[in-house]
Amino acid sequence: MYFYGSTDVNKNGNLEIGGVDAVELTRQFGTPLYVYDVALMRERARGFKQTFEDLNVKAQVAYASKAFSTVAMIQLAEEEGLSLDVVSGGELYTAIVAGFPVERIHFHGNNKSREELEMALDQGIGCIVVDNFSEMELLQTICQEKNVKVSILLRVTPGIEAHTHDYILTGQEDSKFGFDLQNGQAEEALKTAIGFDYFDVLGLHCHIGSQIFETTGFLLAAQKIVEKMAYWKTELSFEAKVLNLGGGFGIRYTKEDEPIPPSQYVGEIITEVKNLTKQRSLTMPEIWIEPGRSLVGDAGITLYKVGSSKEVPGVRKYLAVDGGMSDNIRPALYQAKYEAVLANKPLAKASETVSIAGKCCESGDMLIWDLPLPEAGEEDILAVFCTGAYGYSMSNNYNRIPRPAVVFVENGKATLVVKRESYEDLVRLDLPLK
Ligand SMILES: Cc1ncc(COP(=O)(O)O)c(C=O)c1O
Ligand SMILES: N[C@@H](CCCC[NH3+])C(=O)O
Repeated sequence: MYFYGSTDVNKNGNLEIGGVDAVELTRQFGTPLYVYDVALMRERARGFKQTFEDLNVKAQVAYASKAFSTVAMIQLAEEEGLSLDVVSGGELYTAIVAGFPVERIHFHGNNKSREELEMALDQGIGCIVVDNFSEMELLQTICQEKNVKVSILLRVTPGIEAHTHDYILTGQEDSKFGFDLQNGQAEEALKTAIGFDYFDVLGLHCHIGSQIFETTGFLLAAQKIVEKMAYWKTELSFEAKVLNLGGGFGIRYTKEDEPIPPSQYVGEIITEVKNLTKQRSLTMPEIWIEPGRSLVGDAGITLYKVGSSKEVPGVRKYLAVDGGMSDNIRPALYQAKYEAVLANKPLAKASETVSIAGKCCESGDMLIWDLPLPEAGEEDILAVFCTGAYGYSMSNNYNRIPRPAVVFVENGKATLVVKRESYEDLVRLDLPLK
């Protein structure tokens, strides 16, 4: 049996995570429950940072908080010396409440509102990643009104098709994100930005997609951007101090996935950028990256209580759990695949193949198709692995299902970091008809 992240089996024969018995966690905190192994998240963060240090390259590792944003998580990112990528006023607000140093926050998004931009400037944001011409104009107006300078990166779309699900591709030409690098848009944007006194243009940003297993796309993006950087140095006397290559590093969700280690992604990217800039007599820029999934994905598991079952004779057996697309929308949205075991008997031999259904009123609410499992009934706890990224952060209240609690485990100790929603929470903002 392959266990994900740092999960293991303890002396009671139960699944253990971060030194804590998973079944015990469900008794204490209920189900469904998101559980995060803090030591593993620290290890991942340190791994990225160490790679840059070993290669002696100036860098920022910005945690893409869209993967999993809560006050405790942001505080962990701060403890590990990461920078932070936020993509909305809400993520920025969470970071501020968490006490994250605002000068280490990068603000992303393809439709930042005036309020969001004002909030970022008022707080003294580290950097705004400008996505398009309308945003640039709006930001110029606000900077003038407030008489404040701001550091910016320009998000460019390099025209790369990374190998991943269509919905999580972002680097291709026909994308809602960024200035097109090939058709002159990026150059026009750069001219405007460097001609504007309130902007300090640090450099360029690109993000080619998510859950990527090869370095090819990153290297190709770097090549295309450095080529332009060389041209812009000659033509516009502009030299980028920062090259941000985004996130997207893939992780293992199932045995079929074969991710490469973060050190390899980073190592290959840096070598490429070093060579390319040297060949073109450019100063090596600072390299920024924005890992989300690869920092938190395999550190998270979700624990569910097994409920009803249904046989479709000769076809399949459905086994339902007490959560579903309301706490993990990824299978419905991207046909994402997961693996799971029974947390109370993780080593028991599989005796049947079942399909794990959620409890939402939606046929597409299936968490796992065709999972080999020992016979399971209502006393059993299903542990789904690798739900740490885009699980809680994309959770919702469909069917008015309250969001699960989130627990951090470290050194055998469990800490509640997000309370379970109650029915009262669900109607908290509702107003009566009259
Ligand atoms: C701009 C940007 N940076 C970073 C990320 C994080 O990606 P991932 O979680 O795949 O590392 C994303 C999401 O895909 C993104 O859009
Ligand atoms: N939310 C997506 C990834 C997209 C990230 C944002 N650009 C996922 O769960 O895989």
